Amino acid sequence: MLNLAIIGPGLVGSEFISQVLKSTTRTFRIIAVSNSKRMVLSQTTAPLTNSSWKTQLESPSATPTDLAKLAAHAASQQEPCVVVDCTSSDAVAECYPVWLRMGLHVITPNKKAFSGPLPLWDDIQKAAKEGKAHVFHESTVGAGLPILSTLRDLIETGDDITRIEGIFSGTLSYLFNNFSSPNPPTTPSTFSQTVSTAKSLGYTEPDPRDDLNGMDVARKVVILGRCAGIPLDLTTLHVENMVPEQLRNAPNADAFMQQLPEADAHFAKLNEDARKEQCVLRYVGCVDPNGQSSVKLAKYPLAHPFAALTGSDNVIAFTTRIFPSPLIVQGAGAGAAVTAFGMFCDLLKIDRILSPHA
Ligand SMILES: NC(=O)C1=CN([C@@H]2O[C@H](COP(=O)(O)OP(=O)(O)OC[C@H]3O[C@@H](n4cnc5c(N)ncnc54)[C@H](OP(=O)(O)O)[C@@H]3O)[C@@H](O)[C@H]2O)C=CC1
Ligand SMILES: N[C@@H](CC=O)C(=O)O
Ligand code: NA
Repeated sequence: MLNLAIIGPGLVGSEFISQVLKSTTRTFRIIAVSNSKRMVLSQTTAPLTNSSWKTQLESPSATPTDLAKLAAHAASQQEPCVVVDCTSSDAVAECYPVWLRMGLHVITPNKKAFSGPLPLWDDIQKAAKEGKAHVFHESTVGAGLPILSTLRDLIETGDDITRIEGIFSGTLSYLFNNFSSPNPPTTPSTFSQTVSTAKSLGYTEPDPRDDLNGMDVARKVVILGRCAGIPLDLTTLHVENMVPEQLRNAPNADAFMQQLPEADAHFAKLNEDARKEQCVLRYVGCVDPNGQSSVKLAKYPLAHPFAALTGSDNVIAFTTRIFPSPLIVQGAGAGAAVTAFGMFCDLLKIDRILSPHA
């Protein structure tokens, strides 16, 4: 049996807890849950249950969050423990090397550790190689879609990556699939209306500038690049920021949304120019071993697979020596259920490594 210490029981974290506790094939025991303010640690005899962790976290028995104490509690148990970081916190991400060296496994959808400063990435790889514990982060790219596991298989079988290109953001996929459709409706929505709909459907970050500025996609491209052995860095990657210059300093998300119609004419012209060339607009990330990695808005012909995308799907094409006609992974790439699924798959990988005959 594996113990779990959950950090960040928000949208994704609470869905993950609910998925693993429903497992009919394996048993997992939650021994700690922590949000940014409070944490609860289980007593040996009473693991936290799906119905009890929320109440306990809100009760007076919850103590102020102290991740060092949480890790010590997790490491003091007889059974192995997986720390599940469901935050987007840099401070939590910085703890991974210490936890791995304490023998605590780590799984996470948090992109910060793997796309942040290279020394942290290097230290995590080094700590994992020391062999006490494993780290998996499939959901950091394409949520539950098997992107990092596919890349790992390509690398470990000795294939050579020529290019990885894809639509990595659920939000920006929805936005351009609708705003720049190969079959536009007779009364198409404006750019700002489409951003507004994406926001109301819950696809955008609380402040849609965090999607439109390209940083979320950039982080995913950096992670893929590093996993492919290319030491990409956020500070040097070419990233096209789509937030219009005059709206970058809007005081908050609401003010930004109110001002966004000012940019409609600009995006309508880009869309019209693409249409004249029988193309659509797509926001695409590219990992290029020859130094041309980028994140940008680009035109794609109507017959291209990226043009046919629907909803908020992600699509990632791996062009390699073995796959000159690219290996394509496509499907829902955002949302709590699919993100938690990817984390659950990582958890099962650790469980299989530790109990190969279970
Ligand atoms: N939603 C999606 O489609 C996808 C999400 N992800 C990633 O999943 C992660 C979680 O996203 P989501 O569930 O939407 O986020 P939420 O904002 O819903 O939840 C974040 C949780 O983290 C907790 N937290 C924040 N900082 C700390 C800290 N320093 N110590 C302990 N707990 C902390 C918060 O606690 P509190 O409530 O106290 O603030 C909250 O419980 C993010 O990294 C996101 O990028 C990845 C792929 C897809
Ligand atoms: N905001 C992201 C969520 C997953 O990383 C997206 O839209 O893809
Ligand atoms: Na993934």
